[in-house]
Amino acid sequence: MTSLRYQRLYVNIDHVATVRQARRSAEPDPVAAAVLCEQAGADGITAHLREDRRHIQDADIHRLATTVTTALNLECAATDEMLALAEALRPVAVTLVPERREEVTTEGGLDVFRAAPQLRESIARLKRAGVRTSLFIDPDAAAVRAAHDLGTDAVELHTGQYAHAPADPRTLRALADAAALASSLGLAVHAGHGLSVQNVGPVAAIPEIEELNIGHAIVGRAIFVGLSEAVREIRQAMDDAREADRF
Ligand SMILES: CC(=O)[C@@H](O)[C@H](O)COP(=O)(O)O
Ligand SMILES: NCC(=O)COP(=O)(O)O
Repeated sequence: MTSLRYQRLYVNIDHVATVRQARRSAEPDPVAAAVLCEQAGADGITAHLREDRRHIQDADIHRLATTVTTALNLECAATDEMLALAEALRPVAVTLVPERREEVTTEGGLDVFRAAPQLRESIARLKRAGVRTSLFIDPDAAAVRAAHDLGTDAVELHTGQYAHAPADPRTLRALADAAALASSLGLAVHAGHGLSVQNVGPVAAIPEIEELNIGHAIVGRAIFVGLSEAVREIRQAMDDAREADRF
């Protein structure tokens, strides 16, 4: 009986900053939140520096880079501004994501076809800086193959469609198939967006997925039970799902 490889939990702290930005104040501090998450068992911290700075600010990233002791995963668009910041701060990883100013949240994966030249150069630039790269893509075979051809270290599979329709077997099937293909191509397989204690189990049980990025649901739950407990709850849900699916 073999157990599944350990699956990392990276906590996205964007929406701690959303609460702070509601008053443009200093509290709640996303960097203090990151420390609490690490103490509660997070394997890494994800922070999305958006071009519109609606939540995470540049100063947050600079402080996270010197405070996070596990691993900092900087999420950003593939722009010169963001790549220069990544080259200067050298987080453990950068996850390139699509952005539209008018979006409420990330709506889909990167267009790895139309943006191929820009992504290829961005990946090469980040690798030269010693930063691991991940591309946030839809769980689609063509997108997985295209991401692999661009030279990325990892892909992060967009779990948004699954999160909106967890009872539809096609959404989980798409994630499982994309994870298996990505792993067979030698890519590290991550996943995230819209995951929560209620829906994370089937995704956590996909054996090839080695990292989950979860934020909004943790911060929302933290309002009621505290951040440390919210992290421990999601960690337990991940572990229970993988324990139940040992093979
Ligand atoms: C790519 C993704 O799904 C999230 O990591 C991203 O950070 C969502 O953007 P907001 O955090 O601004 O909702
Ligand atoms: N890339 C997904 C992420 O970091 C967190 O997404 P969410 O849990 O805030 O929806």
